[in-house]
Amino acid sequence: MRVTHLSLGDFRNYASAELPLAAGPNLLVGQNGQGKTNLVEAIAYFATLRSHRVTGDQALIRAGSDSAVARMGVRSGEREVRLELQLNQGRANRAQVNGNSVRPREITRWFSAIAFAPEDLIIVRGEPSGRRRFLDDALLARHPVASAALADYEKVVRQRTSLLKSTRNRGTTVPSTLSIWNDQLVEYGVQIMIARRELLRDLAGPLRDHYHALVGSDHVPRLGMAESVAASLSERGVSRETPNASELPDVSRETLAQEFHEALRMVQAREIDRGVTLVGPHRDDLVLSLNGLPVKGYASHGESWSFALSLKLGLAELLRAESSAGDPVIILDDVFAELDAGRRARLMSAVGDYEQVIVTAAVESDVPDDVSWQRMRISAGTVAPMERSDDSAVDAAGAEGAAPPVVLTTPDPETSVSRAEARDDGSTEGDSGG
Ligand SMILES: Nc1ncnc2c1ncn2[C@@H]1O[C@H](COP(=O)(O)OP(=O)(O)OP(=O)(O)O)[C@@H](O)[C@H]1O
Repeated sequence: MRVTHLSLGDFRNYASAELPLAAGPNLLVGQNGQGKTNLVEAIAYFATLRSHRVTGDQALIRAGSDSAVARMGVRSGEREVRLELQLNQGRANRAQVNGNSVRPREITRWFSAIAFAPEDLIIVRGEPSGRRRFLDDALLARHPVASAALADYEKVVRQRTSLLKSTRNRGTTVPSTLSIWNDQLVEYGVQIMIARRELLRDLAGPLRDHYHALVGSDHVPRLGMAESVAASLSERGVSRETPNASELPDVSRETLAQEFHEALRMVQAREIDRGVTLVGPHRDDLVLSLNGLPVKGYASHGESWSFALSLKLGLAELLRAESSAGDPVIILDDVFAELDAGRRARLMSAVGDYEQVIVTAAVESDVPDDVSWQRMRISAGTVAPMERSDDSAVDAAGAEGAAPPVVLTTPDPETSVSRAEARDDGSTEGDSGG
């Protein structure tokens, strides 16, 4: 699939912007702080309903505005759909597909993208929450219907945790409603655990292949899961599993559900004592290792980078093989400046035959020049097509203080619905993306 056009209103630093995109490789060039990442952030938001940079939607709305609108034309084979998202301050977000109101989370069924940005280093070097986020985004990309199980699970954890807290605060006996929440926690939690296990199994090969292709060595990258259910059971010597095993044994849904219930029984007193839900996929961690050593704390900067990038490229390959809607759109935000010439060329060859690739760079000479890029120049919130010869002017202008080019593209009449219309069209209020 590919994005044909992006329109923004009051999104980040754009009062309005029109960005036409071509099939194949697209390059957005501009000095630091001009709005390149903001454009690809808007595109990627349609795939995951969240920003890859911030938690919540507040920062995506232009300072001083109370809502932002992003519209996108997406072509998949012969089919073209128009997607629209309105992000609102203090109100539920809204979404439309071809002008019809839908719940925002339905948007992810129509668009698939894999974005890689320097922030993704947190997948391998940061806290478990960053790795869980990678897993959840991957599940959503593979099975858009999983968004319901993920949302239901989060809701159950919140409500169960608040019941545990109130039981602790009142000092009462265990309420009977806890077992109802336990059943739901196990039901949705097991769905997520199984989908994660399948993902790890399917991702292991593509991860290894991309790591080898990118780095050009025979290092051995591995994936595993540290599941809190297994960890709780093994504390009492009940479990067959080791929580940090890089290869999880094949366990049936029923067995997983039994183990989950058993783990909940074991930790119940501690949960009430602390007012926290202690076991379930929200406490699990993705275990990443290279040549038998954990990536976090051991791998070099370059190895960590290549590992994170290979995870994303491996996921893109999985989605490509599984989807009937065509390739996911590949977004590489500010990636090339970090790589040496050999890795730049190898990365480009890994993504070169995807239907659409969108790359941002502050310096055009950082990206391989033997690629037929469609080039756009981004400057102070304006977007303009760019000839190859403009390149030297951009590079020579330096980072700060250069006069922005006075060019604006015209709105695309196909996708032009005014923000007032979008707000007053009687859209169903959906669940907020943030
Ligand atoms: N909600 C907002 N309202 C107004 N301006 C914003 C908002 N959020 C971000 N900006 C501004 O957008 C500008 C461009 O940010 P962006 O991250 O897209 O730059 P970039 O071109 O990718 O730069 P770099 O090459 O340094 O990564 C920044 O100057 C930032 O202050």
